[in-house]
This record gives sequence, C-alpha cells and structure tokens, in this order.
Amino acid sequence: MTQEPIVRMRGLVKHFGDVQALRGIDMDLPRGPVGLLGPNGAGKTTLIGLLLGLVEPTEGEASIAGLVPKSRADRIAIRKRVGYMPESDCLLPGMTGVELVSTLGKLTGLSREDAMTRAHEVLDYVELEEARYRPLDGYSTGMKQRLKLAQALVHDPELLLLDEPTNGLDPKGRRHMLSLVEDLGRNQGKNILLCSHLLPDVEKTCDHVVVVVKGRVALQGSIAELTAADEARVHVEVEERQDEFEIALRAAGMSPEKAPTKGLIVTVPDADDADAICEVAASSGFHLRGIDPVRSTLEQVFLKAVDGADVSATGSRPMLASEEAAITSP
Ligand SMILES: Nc1ncnc2c1ncn2[C@@H]1O[C@H](COP(=O)(O)OP(=O)(O)OP(=O)(O)O)[C@@H](O)[C@H]1O
Repeated sequence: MTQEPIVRMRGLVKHFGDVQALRGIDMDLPRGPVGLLGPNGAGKTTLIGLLLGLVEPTEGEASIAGLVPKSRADRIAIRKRVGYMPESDCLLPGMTGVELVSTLGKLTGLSREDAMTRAHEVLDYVELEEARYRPLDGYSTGMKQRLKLAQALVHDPELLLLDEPTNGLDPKGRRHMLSLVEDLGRNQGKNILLCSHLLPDVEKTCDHVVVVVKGRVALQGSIAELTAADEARVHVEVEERQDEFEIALRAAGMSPEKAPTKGLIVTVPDADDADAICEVAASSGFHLRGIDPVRSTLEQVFLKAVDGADVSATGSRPMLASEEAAITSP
C-alpha cells in the first residue's frame, strides 16, 4: 500500500511585491529523507515558511499530514508534529544548552518533566555532553548548529524541516552534521525536508530530491531512479589494444568515445542489449574486461533540470560534487 505524502502543495504562489518568489508549486512530498535543492533565490526558504504558516500564500494551499497552515488550530497542531531547524541563528543568548532545548520543548506542548528528559536525550544524541550546562553564547559554530538540530528534535516530530544545516561548518563539523541527518532519515525513519544548496549533502543523506528553480519545481524524483542507468550508453573495457578496438567498433557502425578515466563509452539501442559490442570483440579477437550501463550523476541530472536557467554564476547554484573537495578536504 502506498503511503500518504507527508506534504501536499497545490498551486502555491507567493509574491513579495513585484518579486514572484513561487510561481505555482504542485508537489506531493514522499515520506523519508527528501532534499530540496535550488540556486540562491529559487524560493526554498519561502516554501518552508509557507509550510510552517510563517508566510501566507498569495494563491494555493499547502498541507502537512493533512493539516493546513492557514488554519490557526492546525498551525498549533503542526508545531507539535514538525521540527524546524532554521538557517538563521535562533538561539536565546544567556541560556544554557539544556535550558534552551527544554524551553523550546515546552513550547511544543511537552510537560516540564518530559521536556527536560527529552532535552537530555537529544543533547546526548547530538553529542553536546557536558557543554549542555554552559551558556550557549560560548559555543562554537558546530555546537550551535547541533544545538539547533537538538531543539528541532526535542518533541520527536513527524517531519523535520532542516534549512541549510551544514551552513558555516568546517569539514569535520559538516561530516558530523551529515552523519546525524543520515542516521535520522535512514536508520530512524524520520521524514526530512533538507533544504540545501549543497548537492553532495543531499546526495549523502536523501533518497528523494526536489529541484526548485525560479519559483517552480524543475525536477523531482527518487535519486536512484533519476540517476538510473542511462538506457542508451554503456561503458566498455578491453584487456588491451583499446585504440584498435575503438576502430573496430567504428567499422561496425558504432560511435565510441573515450571515457574520462579508461575504457570507452558506446551508445547502443538498449543498455541491456550489448550483443553487437560482444560480436565485434569476438570476431576481431579482443578480450572484454567489462560492459556496464552508464549511470548519470545527480550533478548531471541537476544541470539538465536547470538547463535554460541562469546557473553560470558561481555561488548562484548548488555546489557540485566536483567542487566538494574544497569543503571536505581537512
Ligand atoms: N520577505 C521578503 N520580501 C521580499 N522579497 C523576498 C522576501 N523573502 C524572499 N524574497 C525574495 O523571494 C525570492 C525567493 O527567496 P528565498 O529566500 O525563498 O530563496 P532561497 O531559495 O531560499 O534562496 P537562498 O538559498 O539564497 O536562501 C528571492 O528573490 C528573495 O529575494
């Protein structure tokens, strides 16, 4: 049986004066960890604001687990069922970590005792051990980000909205944050909407992706399906004499190209039907080392989706895997 989508959006439009932040979003968000990707200004934060009832739509409607943010009663119910980790600093100066998390837990409707018990549990989870008793003003950026995640988790919500959780983190802090998000989605079965402009973050933690460009959904689907084997292309390697094999393939009417590292990429009518390549190899005495369907990377899928949109300026589009080295190298 297919599960109900956790979030539904129908005809969502949002204008800020002349700015058309969202231009008609229709989307059913599946359960599990979902990445919300898009260039700066695409409308991601506006979408999250609409889901939380912090922003009113100009047109259309959104719902979370059947609850509608524009209804006041539903907004209160949504607060109990949704955990929100904002991109901006939301921490109250002067408080200790445990005071902040338990206070925000009470605001979601937990009793004093439950809020305190849960605060300790989630602070353990994000590894803020003894730091929990220190004023949060002295926390490092990484500790503050983990504290923000802890407050989003305190009431064990059904849906987590995480807005740029790795923002400002050094490589070690980023790895730690991603391992927590991955654990929440993959091992603890949390529904997550991870809003990010970092493509590798989404690739590591999410099963499903939604790409928003200029206020519209440019692409959505399961990452496995979107990057599934390209039906028409296979990667071929021979034991030796690759150049001669390439010539033999051309003579047989195919158009092989050199693969970026080694081997050849050959376009065939169907990736499962590589018989023609095997026949060329057998008839000319080449020993095949392997024939594998070519998979797309999320990076290629993303670039295809935003084709036509202006993604050329550095910093105005999600970071690609090839650029990840800069943020992952120690
Ligand atoms: N309160 C507001 N008043 C006016 N314009 C706004 C407001 N909030 C957002 N916008 C505009 O709406 C558009 C979408 O903004 P939004 O913050 O939702 O994008 P985003 O995808 O989250 O971008 P970023 O990754 O930079 O945070 C932008 O052009 C932005 O300038």
